[in-house]
Amino acid sequence: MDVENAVLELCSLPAQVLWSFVCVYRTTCRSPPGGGSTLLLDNEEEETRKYAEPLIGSDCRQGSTSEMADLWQNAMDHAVALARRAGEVVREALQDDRKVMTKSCSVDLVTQTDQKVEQLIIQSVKEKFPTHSFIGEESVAAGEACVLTDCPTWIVDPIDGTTNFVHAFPFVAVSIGFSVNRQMEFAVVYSCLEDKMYTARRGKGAFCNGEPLQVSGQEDIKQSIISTEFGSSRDPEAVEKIFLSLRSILCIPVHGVRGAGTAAINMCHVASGCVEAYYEVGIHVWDVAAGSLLVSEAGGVLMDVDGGAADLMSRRIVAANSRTIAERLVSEIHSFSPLRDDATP
Ligand SMILES: O=P(O)(O)OC(CO)CO
Ligand SMILES: [Mg+2]
Repeated sequence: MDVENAVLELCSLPAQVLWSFVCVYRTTCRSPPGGGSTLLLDNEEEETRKYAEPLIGSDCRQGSTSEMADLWQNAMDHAVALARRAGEVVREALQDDRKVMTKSCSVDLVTQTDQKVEQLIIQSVKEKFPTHSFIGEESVAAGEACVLTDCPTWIVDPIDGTTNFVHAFPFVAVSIGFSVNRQMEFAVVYSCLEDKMYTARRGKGAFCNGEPLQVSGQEDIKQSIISTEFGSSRDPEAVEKIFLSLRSILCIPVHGVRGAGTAAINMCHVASGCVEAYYEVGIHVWDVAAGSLLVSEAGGVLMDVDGGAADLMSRRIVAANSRTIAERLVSEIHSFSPLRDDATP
């Protein structure tokens, strides 16, 4: 049985039993220095000291203490290293001509760099964490399923802002979210042309280049900046709803409407506090998985565009600094429902 499955099984045990196991483990199963552990990932001693926190899954919170190991830190460290490497590939590719292809329509773009970066990330993760699952933008475009299960799952957008990348418009991100039990566990968004590494761990806060992030404290939407995108659908009904929403929000009036051209960076702007809220209909789970954790860990809220609970597969999102701003925004949005990411083909 692999490491994570062993832990998932442990998580289904009552807290008291689980805690007993941890106590027994701590006194009997420690690896010798430099030796491998049969239960915990590499660098367990160091990572446990640095980031001790509860085991995975909400059921596992009870009975856990700072002495329990943080099993996902190793994966997160790997994600950060991969995002940095991917960023180098993106920056190098900007020096050359970029061959542009299309996917669902003539404005839904993809390049060989998107595909190369996704392969780089997925191959490396498969070698290091062979039991983990993936949802990757270009893999799904190539026909793989887009289903979120309880398994540890890497949700990868190799280039968020492909249109920006094609035009060298300077906001391009590598976005890696990691979920366990369908709950985001860590997030890495690397804004590669700004060299900004955004990271978040569930329950541990959000950071940019190591500095803590905090959403804006502004609760008056008339004093706010809102970000959104027009998306790649040119369906007249969708375009009509997008413009109606934009008009309503602009005329509240808000201080301004912005859009970086990437959902991930738009959400990092909310987490950073320079934008009060971001909303969009038509995005995909790989665009917003990592950003959603960055926003919530920076103190923000996530919501559906109709005001219900956010659903990362629904292709609809509101990410705001506060419930007040999110609900005010919802009251102005003309919503529609694109085909879900996890819809059966
Ligand atoms: O550039 P991508 O990955 O297609 O994403 C777009 C939205 O789908 C910008 O967030
Ligand atoms: Mg994207």
